[in-house]
Amino acid sequence: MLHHPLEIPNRVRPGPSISARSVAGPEGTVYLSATSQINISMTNGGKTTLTNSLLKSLPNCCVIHQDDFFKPQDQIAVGEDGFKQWDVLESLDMEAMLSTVQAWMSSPRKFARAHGVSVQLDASDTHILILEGFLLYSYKPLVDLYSRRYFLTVPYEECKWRRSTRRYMVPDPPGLFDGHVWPMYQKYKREMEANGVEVVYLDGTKSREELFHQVLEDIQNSLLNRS
Ligand SMILES: Nc1ncnc2c1ncn2[C@@H]1O[C@H](COP(=O)(O)OP(=O)(O)O)[C@@H](O)[C@H]1O
Ligand SMILES: O=C(O)c1ccc[n+]([C@@H]2O[C@H](COP(=O)([O-])O)[C@@H](O)[C@H]2O)c1
Repeated sequence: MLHHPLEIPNRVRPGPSISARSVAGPEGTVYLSATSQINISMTNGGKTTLTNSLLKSLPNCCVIHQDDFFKPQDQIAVGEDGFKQWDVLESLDMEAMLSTVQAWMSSPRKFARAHGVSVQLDASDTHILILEGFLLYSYKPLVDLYSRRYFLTVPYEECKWRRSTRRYMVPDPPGLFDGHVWPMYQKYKREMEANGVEVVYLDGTKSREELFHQVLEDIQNSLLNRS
């Protein structure tokens, strides 16, 4: 996971890393009074990259990273295939993640301040929460809370290549991608589709800039349409 400069690296601190930032909208932009939860999915699709760009451009924006809710290594089950099952919902403390989201919902301003970020006071009073994670659309209590669901996808070869360049807190053992990561990705995506969860698919092979502008515009439009 790439980290925003405001963040302390994953799990070095006692709690989840919340990034937040208050920024003025571009001159002439009207942000309506709203609170929105937005989220972005798929391993190595470019979620963190996109999230970091959005964080700099959206007003009163906080980010919660799902990776911060992995259970400790000794609680991760080993599957019949011999791999630790990191890519299943049970390996994440989703109840804790839900509580964190609920804390933001009950008072976005207090939440941002509690995480050391001064919130911009303006007439629009817009607050945005981005949830960034690879398994966000399979946990029903959260799925229903999102205003906008984005799903970044990249083809198998690209995903495998990007993953091979990453170093996680627990490095991937040989064969993990083909033996566990990709099959679980496919399984959860199939389930999400079968459950009729509506997402906006994003082509993760587009340039970082193109993705950023596409999503920023979409968020701004959806905020305006909520009036
Ligand atoms: N649009 C993009 N095009 C090409 N490479 C990208 C793009 N977005 C991210 N990357 C690269 O892919 C890798 C994974 O990106 P990251 O944002 O950390 O993914 P995620 O958070 O979804 O796992 C990084 O090396 C990053 O620089
Ligand atoms: O962050 C960790 O501690 C960690 C430990 C083991 C595995 N992971 C991997 O993190 C992946 C999700 O993160 P990301 O940034 O690729 O979306 C997921 O595919 C897991 O296999 C992450």
